[in-house]
Amino acid sequence: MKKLEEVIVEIIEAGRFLDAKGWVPATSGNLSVRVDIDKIAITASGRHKGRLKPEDIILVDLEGQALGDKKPSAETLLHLLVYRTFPNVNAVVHTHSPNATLISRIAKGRVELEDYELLKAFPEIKTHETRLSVPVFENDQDMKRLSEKVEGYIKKHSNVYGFLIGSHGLYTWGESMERAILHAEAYEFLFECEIKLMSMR
Ligand SMILES: CSCCC(=O)C(=O)COP(=O)(O)O
Ligand SMILES: [Zn+2]
Repeated sequence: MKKLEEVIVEIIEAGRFLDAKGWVPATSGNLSVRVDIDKIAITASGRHKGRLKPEDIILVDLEGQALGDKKPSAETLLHLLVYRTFPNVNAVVHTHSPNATLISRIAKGRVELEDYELLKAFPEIKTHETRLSVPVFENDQDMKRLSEKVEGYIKKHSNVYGFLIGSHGLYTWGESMERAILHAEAYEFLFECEIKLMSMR
């Protein structure tokens, strides 16, 4: 596992990258990294993700209790379900990009990504002859209820590398922050292609 100081730099740099792409407007989005077996470093609630400072990254346990008096992301439970489900995942990112938000409003329950070469950006996908489902969950301000719904889904399905929340945004993850960001980029490209395809039909 990495040192906390390294993790803090990684999260700050990832926040800047997502902001530069326009994927975390206003104070939206959140990022986290697994620090050790029972601790996650996550962005504090309400911070601008392109202008994070070291004190904006806080530690929580696997139940979401902050180890300190700062308030972790309001969506911490959505990160924790991913770490609980996938022991090899070490970073989670949540974006509010226009493409993710828009496709989550158009899609009926899920987005089906099929036949794209770029699907090979995701682990274990070796050919474009693949169909990758991205589930879309109805937005909910009750994070416990929403996280239980998402956890139920991803425990029952294989090849889940991300999910959408309706009119809200994308969650994706990876074995490192680099991989999580790469998955966010891949979903962005694929969502944009799908939105453009739909508008041509
Ligand atoms: C202004 S965006 C509304 C909250 C949200 O959806 C989000 O991603 C940011 O919440 P956080 O508590 O992590 O700042
Ligand atoms: Zn959000």
